[in-house]
Amino acid sequence: MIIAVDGPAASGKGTLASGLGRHYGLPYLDTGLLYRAVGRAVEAYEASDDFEQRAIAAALTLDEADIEPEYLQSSKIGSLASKVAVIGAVRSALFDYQRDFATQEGGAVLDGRDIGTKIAPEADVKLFIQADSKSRMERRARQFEARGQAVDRYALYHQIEERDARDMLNPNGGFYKADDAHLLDTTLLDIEAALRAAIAIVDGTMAGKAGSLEAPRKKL
Ligand SMILES: Nc1ncnc2c1ncn2[C@@H]1O[C@H](COP(=O)(O)OP(=O)(O)O)[C@@H](O)[C@H]1O
Ligand SMILES: Nc1ccn([C@@H]2O[C@H](COP(=O)(O)OP(=O)(O)O)[C@@H](O)[C@H]2O)c(=O)n1
Repeated sequence: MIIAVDGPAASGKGTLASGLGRHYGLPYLDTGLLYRAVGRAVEAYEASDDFEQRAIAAALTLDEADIEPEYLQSSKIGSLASKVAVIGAVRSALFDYQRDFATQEGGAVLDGRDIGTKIAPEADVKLFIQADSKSRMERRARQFEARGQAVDRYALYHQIEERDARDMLNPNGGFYKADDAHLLDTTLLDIEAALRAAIAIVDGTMAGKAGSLEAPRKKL
């Protein structure tokens, strides 16, 4: 079973995708970390003319050892990630790794922006996670504060809005909900309730698929 989880910044995608991975015993990939690692690799060249070329080179040579989550979580790296993510050649360079992960034997759960539309359009279940901007900002603020970082909520709100806008306008697709994705709004749900809702969607979708495989009934 392949489960695709997409949605905007701090909507709770990763929390739900990793929870689904644990629940169904599936390996989980946070694809945002790949873009963040490329962004981090070119952090020093953000203002230089060859930013794009450097980002492409970094994506082509990205190694699993570069995926160090502890160095990739800041707002600054998130913003850089969304800047390298608009470069088509960067997306192409990261495609095969994500595609191989999605199609591995036994299935997988992936979260990102284009999992249900580009990486695994054939996914068995697609979830699009949403939450209003203020809740997403507050969740991210608490995440940073839990790590002992001071947070300017006003600046954080604008950083998230700016990144969402860049993502939505990404010339390589724009990150919209797949037509066949289930929308899950977590604004009013805590983590446990959101995970229960996600599991109910997955179970319901898989039961529906199994039902549609049964021989059609014919009335005598
Ligand atoms: N439904 C929820 N209610 C409250 N906090 C949540 C919820 N879902 C996630 N969080 C918290 O919000 C923060 C961002 O969640 P995360 O899963 O990393 O989002 P994303 O992967 O979409 O960026 C984390 O600290 C997480 O624990
Ligand atoms: N599949 C993906 C995942 C992330 N990204 C980009 O990488 C950035 C960081 O993604 P992320 O998932 O780590 O960010 P959060 O939603 O966790 O804040 C996003 O804003 C996108 O620009 C992407 O283009 N495609």
